[in-house]
Amino acid sequence: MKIDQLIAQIREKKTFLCVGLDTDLDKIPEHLLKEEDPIFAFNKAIIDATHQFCVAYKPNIAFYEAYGLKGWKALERTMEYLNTEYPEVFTIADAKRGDIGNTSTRYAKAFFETLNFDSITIAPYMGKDSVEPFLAFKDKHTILLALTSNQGAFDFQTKQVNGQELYKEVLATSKSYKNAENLMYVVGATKASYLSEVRQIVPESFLLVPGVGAQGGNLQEVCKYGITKDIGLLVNSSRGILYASQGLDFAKMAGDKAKSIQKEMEIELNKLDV
Ligand SMILES: O=c1ccn([C@@H]2O[C@H](COP(=O)(O)O)[C@@H](O)[C@H]2O)c(=O)[nH]1
Repeated sequence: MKIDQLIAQIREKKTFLCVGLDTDLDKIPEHLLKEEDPIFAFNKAIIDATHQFCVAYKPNIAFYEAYGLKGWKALERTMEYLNTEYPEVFTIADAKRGDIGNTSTRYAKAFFETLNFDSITIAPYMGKDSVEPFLAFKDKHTILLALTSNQGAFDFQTKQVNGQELYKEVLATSKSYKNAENLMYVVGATKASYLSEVRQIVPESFLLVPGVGAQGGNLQEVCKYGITKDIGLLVNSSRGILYASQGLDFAKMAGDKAKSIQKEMEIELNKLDV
């Protein structure tokens, strides 16, 4: 998907919500466990109930790999469903990959071609030759981990390297990579106050912002420091939407939760006059 299509979708739906599909068989409603493919049945119901309030879905690959072949099949079915029924939505493989170039190319083929994701999250630790194979794919997006939402982010990401914090080095250096226009970055909602410094280095790039809801990040603060004239934000919520209810009404409650976040986002978008 082209960035312009993503921006147009945000403007039309008045939302920049990304729903995280972190589907956990220990948390989904019990009645779904009788289904032949409970993970897909849950995802389908969540997608149908939330699609009008979001612009992106982010399956976290760990939740599928954890169930082996069964999980991988459910991921494939989920992607086929999204691509067929809701082709306008942006899809993110939260896979946090990155390896020597030859291997990164295979990861890129797996997620961009075989599974047809629009984007993938990548760890920048192995550097330029581990990231550029992903950037070579036209209209596909590589979302580099910059400043993550967890406490451990302070172990390395905020340490000084070349006179600046490591996350700033990641942002600044990656701008020189070949096809850098295909880059986006992860910045956690729990680090919202850092967003003004992030914006000094990448003023226009899209940021994937996880950590609102269950991790305590604040949407208004994220917007205050991170929003751009073309929005530039995809704010993710996973557990807060998926498990709003574990009863028979789970899909309706997930839809209601997504709708209430969309309403808050609409207020922020109105401030931009888009
Ligand atoms: O810095 C990061 C990077 C990725 N994540 C992922 O986002 C979701 C957040 O889930 P919630 O339930 O809304 O907390 C999850 O898949 C994480 O692995 C992140 O949280 N922080």
